[in-house]
Amino acid sequence: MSNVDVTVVDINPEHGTSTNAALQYKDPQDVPGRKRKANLHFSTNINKAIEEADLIFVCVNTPTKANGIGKDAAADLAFVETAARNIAYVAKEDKIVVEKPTVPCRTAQSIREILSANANPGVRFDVLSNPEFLAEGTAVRDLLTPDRVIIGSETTPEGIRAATSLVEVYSLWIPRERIITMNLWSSELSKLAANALLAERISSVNALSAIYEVTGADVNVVSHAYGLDSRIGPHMLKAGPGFGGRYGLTRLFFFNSWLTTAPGSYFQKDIFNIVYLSESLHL
Ligand SMILES: NC(=O)c1ccc[n+]([C@@H]2O[C@H](COP(=O)([O-])OP(=O)(O)OC[C@H]3O[C@@H](n4cnc5c(N)ncnc54)[C@H](O)[C@@H]3O)[C@@H](O)[C@H]2O)c1
Ligand SMILES: O=c1ccn([C@@H]2O[C@H](COP(=O)(O)OP(=O)(O)O[C@H]3O[C@H](CO)[C@@H](O)[C@H](O)[C@H]3O)[C@@H](O)[C@H]2O)c(=O)[nH]1
Repeated sequence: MSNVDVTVVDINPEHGTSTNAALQYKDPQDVPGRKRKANLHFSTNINKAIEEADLIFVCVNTPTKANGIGKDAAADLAFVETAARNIAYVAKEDKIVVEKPTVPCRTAQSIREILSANANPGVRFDVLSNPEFLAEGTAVRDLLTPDRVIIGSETTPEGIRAATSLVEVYSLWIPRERIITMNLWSSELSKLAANALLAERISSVNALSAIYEVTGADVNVVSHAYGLDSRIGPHMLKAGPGFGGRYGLTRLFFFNSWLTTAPGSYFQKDIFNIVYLSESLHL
């Protein structure tokens, strides 16, 4: 990545960038065998970073809405919208804006509308979707060797050119065949859909574990046995208290407030998100 300069900025100086995150990445224990390179910077000067960047990754939080329409279910996009407005006000040259948070389908379109409505004269924005699939317990490994990187763009020549720029960045450390391009909405949905399928899987394992308890079968032995089936695979097969029940996905979808996940996990919020999307579409 020596030919790419990365500046991490955050609105909240206490929240990571200039202090905690910098220290984290300096610590060789967090990133084994690695040291923070000279091309990685941390700052709270957001406007300067916007002015200087060619590609801007918006990585802000998207919590579950606490009020209003979609309370306790939909994603709150206020932070995404504020970040987009700020980019539009500050940028004096064309930029590629990369939507990184987990968001409902068609959020990229809203970002594009906010950028265009607030843009300085003559400035053009391309918006890409690039959802993050890392799990917190394996964050660095997932960053370095992801199963796949998804990049969604508009299918116009400009959109494809913007996607190519981001592909080039990821290609610096990820094999090209693991970088998949598609349209914006497919990309946004690929994130929520993956979480829905993973949740359904754990939910099913939990449902099966209820049978094991009654019959005396060993849940670990049985899950190892079916995890060896190449169509199933070994991951996300541990029974756990967070997911529920014998009704599997149906229960998960229709009684979603019952779903809980481990502290710190965004899984629950993402499942609420897709449940809300599905209900909004009257499906
Ligand atoms: N953490 C994960 O494991 C994970 C995995 C996959 C996807 N995601 C998604 O990524 C997104 C971010 O997650 P996170 O864990 O990094 O959240 P986080 O809350 O830890 O960090 C978000 C940061 O954005 C900052 N911020 C908010 N508005 C800003 C603005 N206008 N300008 C600059 N900075 C601003 C906040 O101060 C905060 O430090 C969420 O949508 C989440 O669902 C997270
Ligand atoms: O076999 C398993 C695996 C996980 N869990 C539970 O499932 C939840 C999610 O766990 P995990 O996937 O390990 O961690 P997260 O950091 O929540 O990551 C999930 O959520 C992220 C945010 O959307 C996605 O980016 C990741 O791909 C997705 O794995 C937690 O409550 C776990 O306790 C189980 O019960 N059994």
